[in-house]
Amino acid sequence: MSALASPTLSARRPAVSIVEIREKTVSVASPIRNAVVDFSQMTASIVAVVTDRVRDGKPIIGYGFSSNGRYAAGGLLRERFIPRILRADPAALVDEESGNLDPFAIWKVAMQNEKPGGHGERSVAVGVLDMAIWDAVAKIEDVPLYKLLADRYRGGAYDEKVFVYAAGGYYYPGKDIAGLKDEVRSYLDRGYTQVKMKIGGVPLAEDLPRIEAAIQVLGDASRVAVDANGRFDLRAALACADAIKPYGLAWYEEPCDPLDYQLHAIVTSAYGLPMATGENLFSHQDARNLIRYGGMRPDRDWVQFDCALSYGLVDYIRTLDVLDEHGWSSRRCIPHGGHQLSLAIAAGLGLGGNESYPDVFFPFNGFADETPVEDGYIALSDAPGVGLERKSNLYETLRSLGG
Ligand SMILES: O=C([O-])CC(=O)C(=O)O
Ligand SMILES: [Mg+2]
Repeated sequence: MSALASPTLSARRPAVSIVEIREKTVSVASPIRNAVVDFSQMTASIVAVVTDRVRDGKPIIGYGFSSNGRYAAGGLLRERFIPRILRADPAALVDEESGNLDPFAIWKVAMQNEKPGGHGERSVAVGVLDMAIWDAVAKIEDVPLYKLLADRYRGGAYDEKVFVYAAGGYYYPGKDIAGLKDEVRSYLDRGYTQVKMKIGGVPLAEDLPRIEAAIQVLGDASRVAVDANGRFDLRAALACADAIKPYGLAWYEEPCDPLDYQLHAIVTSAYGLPMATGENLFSHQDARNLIRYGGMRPDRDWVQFDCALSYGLVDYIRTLDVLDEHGWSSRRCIPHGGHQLSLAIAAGLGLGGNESYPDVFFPFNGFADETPVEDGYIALSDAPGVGLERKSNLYETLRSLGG
């Protein structure tokens, strides 16, 4: 059929194409330490997906960055994932109907010739690209990403504000209990109502007074969560569970190795109170294993899968489907990572909240400059895309990619 014979086709805007993908490694180094790693050498990948769409005289660019905890994935991006996308037929990367980029089609192209299983690291590379693609798609439609997601998946309904908690309470040289109390108090002063702190980096007898100090400042143990970052073996995880159970904390996070589901199930059952885990599971298949075998309970536990570390929003949508199939509400998800992509997903797809790092992981921590936290909730920016341009220190870093 000729193009002339098809009025709808000829009226359609030409399909978007990707002109260039830029990538760089940046430092996120800091002196903080959790129970298993210090962040003195931490890095992140940033990418810019430059499209052929122009607005206000400038190309529309989607930006992405990797979440904290894993290092930059520059080698994988340069050697495999970026070339696959740039080599593909541009028609294979777009939604036929709208002509806009199609994150699912691009994901499929990026993951060509990748065997199943073993998800770590490449899931970070794909996650960075996926963030930039969704950012570009929403910018091209000229809407904030949370609205685009709500329109596509929830009949247009989005949450106008999202619960966020302040994650901190790290160990660092010279920090004593008075320092921890000052830190927790400063989160309250900045509008947070719940705080998460690190445990497992010192003997339990030293952690318990730290936890009690945080409870004292917050006035209520249900506003304090603790995170062992997978440090404990069975005996230590159970000893900690026994010791903290009387407090009635918000949750007990990652007591033991994140891939040892049976161990997790034993600790969960012994502890009985809310648990949280999932930040080190990097695919919907791993999420399903946790739900099947980890002893997690949909009425009280929290799952913290971080899309930026785990193949992006495309795979996170599959994870939400897995949760749904197993009787879990999306409201039980409070993603790890404290970034704006998860904030947009939380508002647009109805999650339970999002993490926030008020004082660590600069400039990748936190949200738009114009949206302060009030009474434990944050409002959404109206910026098109993920909203990264509204966080000035982050945007400055992203702009170092050019454009
Ligand atoms: O210290 C880290 O690696 C970050 C972390 O676990 C969290 O935010 O839950
Ligand atoms: Mg954690």
